[in-house]
Amino acid sequence: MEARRIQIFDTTLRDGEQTPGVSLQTEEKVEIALALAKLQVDVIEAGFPVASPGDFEAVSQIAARVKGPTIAALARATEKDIETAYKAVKRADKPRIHTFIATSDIHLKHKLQMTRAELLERAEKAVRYAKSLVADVEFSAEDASRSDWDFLCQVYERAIAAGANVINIPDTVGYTTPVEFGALITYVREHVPNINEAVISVHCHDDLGMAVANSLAAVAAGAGQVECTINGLGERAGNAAMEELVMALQTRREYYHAVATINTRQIYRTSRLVSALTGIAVPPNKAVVGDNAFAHESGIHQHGVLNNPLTYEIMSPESVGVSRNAIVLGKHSGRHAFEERLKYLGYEFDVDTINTLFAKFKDLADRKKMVFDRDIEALIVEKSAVRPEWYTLTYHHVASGNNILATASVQLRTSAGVAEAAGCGTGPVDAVFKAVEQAVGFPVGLKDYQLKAVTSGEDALGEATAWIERDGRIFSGRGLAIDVIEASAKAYVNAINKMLAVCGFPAIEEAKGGNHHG
Ligand SMILES: CC(=O)SCCNC(=O)CCNC(=O)[C@H](O)C(C)(C)COP(=O)(O)OP(=O)(O)OC[C@H]1O[C@@H](n2cnc3c(N)ncnc32)[C@H](O)[C@@H]1OP(=O)(O)O
Ligand SMILES: CC(C)C(=O)C(=O)O
Ligand SMILES: [Mg+2]
Repeated sequence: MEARRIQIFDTTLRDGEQTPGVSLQTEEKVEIALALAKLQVDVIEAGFPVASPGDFEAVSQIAARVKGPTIAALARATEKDIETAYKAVKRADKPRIHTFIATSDIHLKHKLQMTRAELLERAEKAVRYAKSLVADVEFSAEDASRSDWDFLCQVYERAIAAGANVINIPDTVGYTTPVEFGALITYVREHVPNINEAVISVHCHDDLGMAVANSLAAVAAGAGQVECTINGLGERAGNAAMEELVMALQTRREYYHAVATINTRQIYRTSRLVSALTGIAVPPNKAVVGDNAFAHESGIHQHGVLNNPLTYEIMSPESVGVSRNAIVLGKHSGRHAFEERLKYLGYEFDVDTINTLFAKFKDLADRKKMVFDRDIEALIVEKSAVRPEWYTLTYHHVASGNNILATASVQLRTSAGVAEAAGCGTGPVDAVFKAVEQAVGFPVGLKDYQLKAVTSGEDALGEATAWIERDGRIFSGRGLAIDVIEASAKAYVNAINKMLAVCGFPAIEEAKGGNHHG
């Protein structure tokens, strides 16, 4: 039997950004969208343009700059939302408007305050208007899995008649189960008379941990598009994880008879990029992209894998872009070997970027016995995470111990000169954060902080993430260094830089001027 082609619709930049605590800036979204294009996803849902000017700008930039996939924008079933979505995606080579409205009685009664008849009219009107603007229109019945199946079929029939070429069946609250969801897809296929004029899409949430299983059941029942996110990010417990879906389809192709044309070797690097830019860590035991996904701990397993990896590996690490050969380069490695390694890891950079990365690599190799692929990946992601740099950490010094007050002094470079300050804290990290706050001269609002090692060993790189809050928005910053205090200070400064890029400098009365001098 010939394999059916399944469209991969990535919503990392829309539903993924609805992950609590995640807020991406335009350039970060463009960077992720470019990585998604390399991954060869079919559709990138770039955002919800009416939600904010920042969202509008990000969708417009992606539409103009990211080539290959269809670029979709989300809109409620209102003229203003649809018009705004159109304005944001119109520069894309392949623009799509994705309009949605909830169909379950619970949403109709308590949220929309509409009757079923009113909803049918509204859905049809929205799709018709979107279709007058673009050729590619997707319609979603929010909370479909808790909707009355016959009413749902009526809604889809009207939406398709009005011009929807994709109809999406979301399990908005992660309530369904694989057998039930497969049956719903079959029901829609059998009870919507014009269903052959549209692709059936599914969009599953992970509240009961079944988003991927439900999506795969839908594929088995005939769905042609799957909506998902990198690392399973998304509202509440998240969406179906793309890496799991794609590798399940690839690994069990003979079972699903379905194929997604994703460049799977880009999966790991895209996962790390999204993790670094969103500040949401990938758990070590996460399928496909977790640190342990290809690690064999016990003797019997190691023995089997040494004889033949197929004994305990259903997919190869290389197939998702993870190198089996963990130790790669050292302080005596040259530029050619470094460049080859970047290519092997799936990166293509211009000469200037390679030069910058090579200098960072040499610097690291000087201080670290073994440089692993993951160290190189971390350097690459750090490069993307530090833009734009208002402040750069040029110096830090910390004194701490079990019976003294921790004290720190820092120097930050700015375009206007340098800012220096000292601070005390409950520990070395707290002290260095206080010193940075003194140096910039305004209250920063630390919300959370995390520290982890990139690889193992006493000289492992430390990766710190700091989250700060301003005007109700959260900004995450990332720092990388062998010295964990330096990594922490860099993460804090990176978060401040991102906040300043969006909010500007705080008002004069709030900022005490910092400790700047030229
Ligand atoms: C299932 C999902 O993931 S849906 C996408 C969720 N994403 C977001 O909400 C993105 C961020 N949201 C926002 O920025 C804001 O909610 C906005 C800009 C979209 C709307 O803001 P506000 O106008 O202040 O409305 P608010 O969010 O309080 O309430 C939502 C309104 O939209 C209405 N609404 C909700 N869904 C739909 C829909 N699909 N079609 C039409 N109207 C809808 C609600 O009934 C409510 O209407 P009301 O203001 O007349 O009572
Ligand atoms: C907008 C829709 C597709 C959604 O995110 C959901 O229903 O979960
Ligand atoms: Mg959703």
